[in-house]
Amino acid sequence: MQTGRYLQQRIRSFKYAIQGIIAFLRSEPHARIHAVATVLVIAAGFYYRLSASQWLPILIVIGMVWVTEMLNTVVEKIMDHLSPDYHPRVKWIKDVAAGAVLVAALIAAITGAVIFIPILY
Ligand SMILES: Nc1ncnc2c1ncn2[C@@H]1O[C@H](COP(=O)(O)OP(=O)(O)OP(=O)(O)O)[C@@H](O)[C@H]1O
Repeated sequence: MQTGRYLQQRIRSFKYAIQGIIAFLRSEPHARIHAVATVLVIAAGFYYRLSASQWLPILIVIGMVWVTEMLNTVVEKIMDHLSPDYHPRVKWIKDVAAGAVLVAALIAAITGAVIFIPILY
């Protein structure tokens, strides 16, 4: 009985998380760009028959970019809600959150180059 309730709650939490991903994809143009880039990279991975040791870094950096972009969007929304007016501290918070996305994107680009450039040339 208790286990059934626990499982029901976990399924509900999972449903909310899926709703969050859908909301992110619907409301953020950046998210759709990431989705297209992700599909292209995964398609290229299958096309060039990447090995498991090549897939792993690619999947990790794709995940890093999605997670940082989603959390950056959350930070922006929280700050816009709590402090809609200009404030230097809000600037700092938003800039650092955006910086995290940039770090992830740069690492992803380098990882992609290290794996795909030798295959292409
Ligand atoms: N309330 C604010 N106070 C101070 N600076 C802000 C404020 N809002 C935005 N900024 C500055 O503008 C930059 C862009 O903020 P914004 O919230 O528009 O994000 P964005 O990167 O344009 O995101 P999106 O394109 O997803 O809306 C921030 O990194 C910050 O430097």
